[in-house]
Amino acid sequence: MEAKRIAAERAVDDVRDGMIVGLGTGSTAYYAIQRLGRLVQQGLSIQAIATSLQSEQLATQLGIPLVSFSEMTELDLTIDGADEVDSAFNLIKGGGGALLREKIVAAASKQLTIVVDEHKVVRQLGKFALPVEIVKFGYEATIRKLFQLGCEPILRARDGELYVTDNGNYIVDCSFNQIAAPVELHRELNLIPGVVDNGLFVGMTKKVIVGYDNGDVQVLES
Ligand SMILES: O=C[C@H](O)[C@H](O)[C@H](O)COP(=O)(O)O
Repeated sequence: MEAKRIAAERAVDDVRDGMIVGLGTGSTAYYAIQRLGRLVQQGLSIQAIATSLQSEQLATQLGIPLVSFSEMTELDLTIDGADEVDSAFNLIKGGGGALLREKIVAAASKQLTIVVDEHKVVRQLGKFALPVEIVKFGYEATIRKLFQLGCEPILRARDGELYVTDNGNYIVDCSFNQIAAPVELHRELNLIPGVVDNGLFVGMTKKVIVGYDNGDVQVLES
């Protein structure tokens, strides 16, 4: 927890008055939103867009002003977590089911800062099952196509119910074990009818902040 907190809080150092900030989702992004909330209470003037209903609710509780895409065209900075980060800064995201909104917000941001603890840093992506967001209609057929791509697909469930994203879709967690070619896999997955998007974020970030269990923090930039 401490490693996540120090990484997330460090990322907030880059936030300036007047910025439009993307609020990530998950237990690491939580600490960034908390710190932003404290700074707003002390007079920092920002506007924010959340990547999930959960983060939106937290921001509202903390008094962080929210805007929508109808009111702006570009975000200055988004701070978000990840499930895996490789040495080329390719990411797996979506463990918390928010990958679609996260990708939309990241793609509209001048800068995406990823905050992780040291255990998320890997040599090659794929040990963490890749989340794939699919529409409900024909989901059995979509899952068969995912299987044919070489993964072991598991339809995500929570508390005995199928998990439904903020966008009303299902998530399939696809175990590939190793993802040797993330760019190609990203393309192949998104070509399957029924797939809305997948948790591979390729070439989207230039800054990764890693928190360590011993309290160190490392800022990596490409
Ligand atoms: O859908 C969720 C997001 O992609 C999260 O940013 C990711 O799963 C990391 O979450 P956490 O910081 O809780 O490990």
